[in-house]
Amino acid sequence: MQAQLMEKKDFLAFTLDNPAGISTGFKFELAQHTQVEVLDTGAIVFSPIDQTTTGQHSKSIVLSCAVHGNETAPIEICNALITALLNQTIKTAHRLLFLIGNPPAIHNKTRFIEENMNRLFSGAHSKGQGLINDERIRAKKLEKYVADFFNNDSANSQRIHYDLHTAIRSSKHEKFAIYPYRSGRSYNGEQMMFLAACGVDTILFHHEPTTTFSYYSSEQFNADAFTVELGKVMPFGENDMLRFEQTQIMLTMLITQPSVTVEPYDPKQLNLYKVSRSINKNADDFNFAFANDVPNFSQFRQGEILATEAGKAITVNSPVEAIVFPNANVPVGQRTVLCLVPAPNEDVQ
Ligand SMILES: O=C(O)CCC(=O)N[C@@H](CCC(=O)O)C(=O)O
Ligand SMILES: [Zn+2]
Repeated sequence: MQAQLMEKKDFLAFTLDNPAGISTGFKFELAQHTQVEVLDTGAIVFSPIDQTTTGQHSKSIVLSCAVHGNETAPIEICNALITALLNQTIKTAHRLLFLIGNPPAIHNKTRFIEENMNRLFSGAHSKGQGLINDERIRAKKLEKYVADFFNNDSANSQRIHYDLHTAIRSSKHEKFAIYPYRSGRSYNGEQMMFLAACGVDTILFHHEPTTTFSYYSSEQFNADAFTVELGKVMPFGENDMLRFEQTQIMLTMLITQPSVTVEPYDPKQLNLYKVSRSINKNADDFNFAFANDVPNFSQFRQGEILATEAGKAITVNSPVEAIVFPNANVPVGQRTVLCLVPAPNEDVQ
């Protein structure tokens, strides 16, 4: 297996060659400076060897992609970083876990096969009918890889998880991040300025617990975790990688440098929104009142109709609400859209 990976040093190709998993994980070293451990298909850890010996890890970083299989730009970004690490053109200064979430859905060129994996974390995979499909089984495994990774770090390690996505619609803010709900924890201004340096200049503060991957890492491990939306969904080969260059440069710095200095927290450099409400689907006839090509962050005024369902209109109930991720094509019970209002006064430290 190691030979199969190291022949092309292409972890995505290795993962897609083994979409259902590998029989056993394996470990090897890169020139006595980095230990590499392949845990599973789409799950690889890099650890600096000198830090392994001394226990002095300053950061434990998880970069995940393809929790939605058709969101290809994040896959290309992660795979390029993995290849650079395997080729030793870059060397990590921190413990790193890369996760390629849903290999069968990448093959299928779809968001998911049976169930949206980003609704299956924090144990949701085992609720209801339990582990009835591959996405549920994989979500449970991904949780374990993250848990083992964070539980094995040293005491003062900063824990980071960027779950990289691209959005179905175009967006008035091309790159944005969802900051999962943090009960009793202030928001981290340095992290938001790091994201801004990546070109991710817009933050949505979530208002309640969710079953997303980033919320799992944030809630369970106190990680600085975000769902990061880097642009619009495109098939492989159609991403304009120049649009991701700034993100790629900053992630490379994060990985290779002991610390990255960013500007002091400045809300004026960010577009800050908070979720005012999440509108769930309650009936099969749920329909949006606006067109399919209306971009994320479009604004609607109080009283305007956003959607109709079961003969009733769902209207804007603040002076202005912006919408993000509208999707009527979800199962009853799931989120159809997030409504946003400005968030100038969040608790940021
Ligand atoms: O464009 C869309 O409609 C969905 C893009 C996407 O996959 N977004 C994530 C956001 C997760 C979060 O709220 O943290 C998702 O819907 O899973
Ligand atoms: Zn996604």
